Amino acid sequence: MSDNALDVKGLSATVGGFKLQDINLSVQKGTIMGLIGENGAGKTTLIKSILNRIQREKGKVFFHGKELVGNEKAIKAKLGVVFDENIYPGSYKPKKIYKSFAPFYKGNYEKRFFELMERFKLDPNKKFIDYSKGMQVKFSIVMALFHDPDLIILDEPTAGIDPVARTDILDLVLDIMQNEEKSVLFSTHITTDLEKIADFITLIDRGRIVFSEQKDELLDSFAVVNVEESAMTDTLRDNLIGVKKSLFGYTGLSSDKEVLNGLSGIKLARPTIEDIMVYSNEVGGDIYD
Ligand SMILES: Nc1ncnc2c1ncn2[C@@H]1O[C@H](COP(=O)(O)OP(=O)(O)OP(=O)(O)O)[C@@H](O)[C@H]1O
Repeated sequence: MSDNALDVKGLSATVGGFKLQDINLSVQKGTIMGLIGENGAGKTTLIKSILNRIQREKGKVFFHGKELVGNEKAIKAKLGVVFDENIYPGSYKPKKIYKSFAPFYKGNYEKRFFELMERFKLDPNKKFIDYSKGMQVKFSIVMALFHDPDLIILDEPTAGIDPVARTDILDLVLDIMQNEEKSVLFSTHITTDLEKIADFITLIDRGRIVFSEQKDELLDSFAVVNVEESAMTDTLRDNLIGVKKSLFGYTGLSSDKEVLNGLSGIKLARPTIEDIMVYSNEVGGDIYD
């Protein structure tokens, strides 16, 4: 059995005029991988091609070491997915939706289904269409989790919902991760959510992976650098990624903080994931030498 819950190897796919190019990505068992990227970067397309919902031009995808093709039933029984679009009939009540999906899985999960409904305070007597946006997302999460999957793929589950509902969702993901066998691929552009829960971060930009790194190592390896106007030099400018004019001079990102530390007119700050995403975007994703 592989130590990785998911391995994507050399995957390329095209939808419309958009290309996913040579994607390599792994999610280690027992970890949360955050997949970030601006709108249109290719997160949903990547997830769809991982799940074989989009035809691949090349590449292979392995779930716990097994390819989806040829093992689809066994793999999907242990996979929970929240898509970024609604797939449930609006006129159905929760139990009817559960009953239409339950036959895909071996075992009776009704008890767990209602426990998850209760955890998210979802009214079982309302039709899906009468749930608020946040409740619909929570219901989609219940549907992805009732059969106790080992790998959970969440495509923007916290987009467009309020902070309280987002926290409920993140707390549930963290509870699930108490079990070391579980793994999560979590796509979002709300990078603060990943600061709370992710172990690894993958940045995708225009259909390519910019980096896929351990979160703390990533945040440790960069600094946001504030440079007073008078302290700016050509050498310093060359050292900064995505340098921009700011109120007090210039701001940029650097991977060379040891060199910069202690120089006068310069202040270093720990970056957020958002800083790394925004500055790398300024230079077309190319933040590594
Ligand atoms: N079926 C399709 N036909 C044509 N173009 C498509 C199709 N699906 C996606 N695209 C294009 O592929 C690109 C990537 O879209 P995708 O939805 O994967 O991005 P994303 O990173 O998930 O964005 P967002 O954060 O806005 O959801 C976009 O330019 C989109 O217009």
